[in-house]
Formats: sequence, structure tokens, C-alpha cells
Amino acid sequence: MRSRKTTPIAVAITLLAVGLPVLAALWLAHRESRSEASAQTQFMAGEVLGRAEGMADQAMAAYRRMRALTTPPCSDTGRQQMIAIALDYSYLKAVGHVADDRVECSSFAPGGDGSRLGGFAYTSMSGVRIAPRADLGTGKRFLVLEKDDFVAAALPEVLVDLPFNRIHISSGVFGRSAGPRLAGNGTFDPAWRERLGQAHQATFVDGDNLVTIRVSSRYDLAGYSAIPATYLHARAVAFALVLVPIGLLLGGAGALASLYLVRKRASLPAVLRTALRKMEFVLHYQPIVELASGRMVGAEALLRWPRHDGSQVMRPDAVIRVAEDCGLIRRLTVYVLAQLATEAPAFIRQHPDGYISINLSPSDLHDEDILEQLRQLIETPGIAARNLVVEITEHSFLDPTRASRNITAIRALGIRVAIDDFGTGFSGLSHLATLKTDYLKIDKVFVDTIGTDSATSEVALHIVRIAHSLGLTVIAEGIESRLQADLLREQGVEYAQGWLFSHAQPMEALLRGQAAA
Ligand SMILES: Nc1nc2c(ncn2[C@@H]2O[C@@H]3COP(=O)(O)O[C@H]4[C@@H](O)[C@H](n5cnc6c(=O)[nH]c(N)nc65)O[C@@H]4COP(=O)(O)O[C@H]3[C@H]2O)c(=O)[nH]1
Repeated sequence: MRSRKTTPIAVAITLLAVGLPVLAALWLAHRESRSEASAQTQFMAGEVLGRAEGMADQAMAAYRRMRALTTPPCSDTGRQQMIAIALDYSYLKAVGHVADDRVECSSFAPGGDGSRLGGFAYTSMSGVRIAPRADLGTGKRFLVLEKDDFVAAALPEVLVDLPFNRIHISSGVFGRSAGPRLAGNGTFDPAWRERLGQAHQATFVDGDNLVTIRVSSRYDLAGYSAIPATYLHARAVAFALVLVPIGLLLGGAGALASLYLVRKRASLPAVLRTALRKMEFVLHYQPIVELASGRMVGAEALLRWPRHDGSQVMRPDAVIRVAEDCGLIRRLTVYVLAQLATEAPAFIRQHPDGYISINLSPSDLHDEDILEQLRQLIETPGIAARNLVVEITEHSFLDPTRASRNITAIRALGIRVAIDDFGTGFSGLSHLATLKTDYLKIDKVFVDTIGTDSATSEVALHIVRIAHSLGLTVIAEGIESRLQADLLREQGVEYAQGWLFSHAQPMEALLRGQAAA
């Protein structure tokens, strides 16, 4: 039975523990490689664009100076002045004067005069004509910018020859509005312009490349940088090689912890059954005292599962929860009532007017058999109905009709009923008025706030007032200090229990203590 239930859970946990971290690590590796590549392309595109703008700035400055010259541009003096201008600008290799797309004269040696510019690729929006591959009679390819018959020439490779460029990164410059690439290396696709739209920067994956384009705010220029997808994959694999083992380690640890808990939880019902069979559970009793006199008026029976060294195998509320979950609560309640039948008579002999309270769980209260079991208990020699109180929690009111019927029947037997842990459940005060009970126990969480500045402190006092107005006797739980006891007594709380008075103890110890008192 146990393995049939736990095996699929164990398999599911293992699959999840292995699968989820691996998927998460792969996703992280993919994300990391992409954000690393995006950062690189954004940086490179910015660098290339910066250089192109620098070149354009210098070309504009050179035009202005050439236009301002008073001597004819191709005179000896004019040529000397052009050489002086060209030398002033780091990106410009030469400046010159053109007519009919032919170089009339330039800052180069006269040998280049008369050479053709080799065709303008496009005219920028500011009216600068651009020839990306002009010869200028030198055998080299120049990027030439022409305006008003003056030209400025730069070597295109200077724009993309970045010292930190990597072999796998393509980069270059192109006209934002039209034309081919003006300078660059590696991959370029003019269709990338469409991906930009109106944006000033865009990073996107295009087929085999991750591309970033940055647009100049001053010129009709854009810089780009592209990293091949193969490089991205290689980086993702490198990240995955680090992240997947970490994920697997964490997942493995999580799986082991979960499997341990599942096994422990799955085995609990069996352990509980054995403990019931071996009668390992015992009852301890915590005195309930009258606050006005300090006299013990009763005792609450509390379940204990002791080890040989006196420590507890499990907290009682946890035992009850597991017993409820696995359908053992009925057996456990029968067991508790049987224990009580043997231990209560001695207490009642010593305290004929005293009572012992027992806890019933919500499922007990919804079980019709509980009435028969309680009837048998009060028929036990030495136990009368007035010596018993049944404690129920607000959770029993989930089915108010049934709860109300059974509460009425229990009270009809002469057994009094207390509402336990009041205020921690969901039912609110309305049930207090409709369900006829005898005691109301204020939970420790409210008692702890009494006498403090906490807003809940008012709630506790409010509960006391309402309970009294409904004719209920109030019992405060978890009293640990004299101050709490005094404040509660001043508020008219009748009874209390807590470590201030006594911990729960075995019946013999309780009787011995009372005999000595
Ligand atoms: N910190 C502090 N705690 C105090 C003080 N005075 C009493 N307590 C603890 O408060 C709890 C009071 O019991 P409860 O509210 O009925 O709450 C009980 C009750 O709901 C449930 N329970 C215990 N025995 C049984 C049982 O036989 N049947 C059922 N159905 N439930 C039980 O388990 C819950 C926990 O029981 P316990 O662990 O024994 O915890 C007990 C008790 O040991 C104090 O001054 N300070």
C-alpha cells in the first residue's frame, strides 16, 4: 500500500528535481550568452558609430575651412593650404577640390589629379554625396565625402579597426537612409535598416546573427555590430557546462530532502498504527485553576507519545493531524477515552466536583459513534457526566448543522462542552450565540498580548466580554506570568491553565502533587 503510493511520488520528485534544474540552467545559459553578446554588440556598434561621427565632424570642419579660402583651390598656395587643412584632422587622409566628379586637385601629390571618384553611392539627407570606394589615383580605396565641390577622404578600415575587435564580430557603418555599407568587415545586410523602424537603437536576431544597430543623432549614419549565432551557441554551452552541474547538485539535494520527507510522511501512518497497537501513547493532565482562589477545578487530558528518555516522538497536534489525514483518528480517540476510563476515577475520587476535559477533533464530532463512546465513558464506575468536559475547536463548525446536533446530544448526556482555541479559527462570534456551549477557552496567542500595546490585546478582552454576555465561563490558556493571571482575573476571567500553575503531568504525579498541596 505504502510503496504503491510513494513510488510515483518519488519518481515524480526525482524527475522534477533533475528536469527542472537542468531546464532552468539551460534557460539561464541561453539568457546569459544572449545578454553577454548583446552587451558586446551594443558596445561595438557604439564605438564604430562614434568613429564615423568623428570623421563626419572633421569632414564638415574641413569643408568650412576650404570654402573660406580666398586663393583658387588648385593654385600652388591653394594646394599648400589644403595640405595644411588635411594634416589637422586625424581621420582625414586628404582633402581636395572636384569638378564633374573628377579630382581637380588635392592635398595628395599632383599625381592623383584628374582621377575619377568612382561613383557616389548615395546623397545623405544633409546633401553630402558619399563615394565609399574612391581610388584617388593611389591604388587604395577611400571613403570620400563631397559637398559643394570639396571632398574629404578617409580610409574606411580606420573606422572599424578597433583594438579590442574580436575575430567573430562583424561591424561597420552605413547610411541611415540609404546606400551600401560605407565601411566594415564581415557580415552586413542592408535589410537590417527595416528592423530599426523609428528607433535609435535595436538589437535583434537575424537568421544567423545577433545584430545591434545604433543610429547617429547628428548625421545620416548608423553603426552596427553582429555576432554569429554559432558563437552564441558556443557561449551558451560554456555557461551550461557551469550552470547545469550546479543545478543538478541543488536539484539532487532538494530531491533527497523531499524524498526523505515523503518517505517519512508515508511511513507515519504505519508507525502510528504500530504505536497504537503497542499502546505507546499516554495521557498527561494539565491542571485548570480558578483564578480567584488558585484552587484546581479540573485538568485537561493531553496526548503524549514518550520515548524511553522522556522526550516526545512527535508533538500531539502533529499526531492528531496525521491520524486525521490517514483515517486513524477514530481509533486514537477510542484509545484516549479508554485511557481516561482507567485514570479518571482516581482523580474524581480526590476531586468529586472536579472535571477532566478531553479534546475531540472535528472528525470525531462529525462521527455519530462518538455519542456511544461518551455514553460508555460516563457509565464507567467512578466517572459521572458532570466530571467531563469535551473540548472542540472552531474547525468543527465547518458543518454547523451536524456539529450543533452532536453538541446538543453531548450536553444532553450531562457532559459540558468547551470551545477551544477560540479566535484562531474562522467561525467568528456568530457561532458562539447559535451553538449552546458551556466554556470558552481563549487561545494562548491572545493571552500573550494581554497587557501589551498590541491591538490584539483589545480583541482578547472583547472575546471575554462577549463570552460573559452569552453566559459562558471563560478559561484562559497558556498563562505563563503572574501579571497575565492578575490582568485576566481583573477582567472577570474565571479559570486558567498554563505553565505558571503547572505543566501537563502523568495522573500519579498530578494526584501526588494535589495530595501534598
Ligand atoms: N507555551 C505554552 N504552552 C502551554 C502552556 N500551557 C499549556 N500549553 C500547551 O497548550 C496546549 C493546550 O492544548 P490545546 O489548545 O487543547 O491544543 C492541543 C489539542 O488541540 C491537541 N491535542 C492534544 N491531545 C489531544 C487528544 O487527546 N485528542 C485530540 N483530538 N487533540 C489533542 O494538540 C494540541 C497541542 O497540545 P500540546 O502540545 O499538549 O499543548 C497544550 C499544552 O501543553 C503554557 O503556559 N505555555
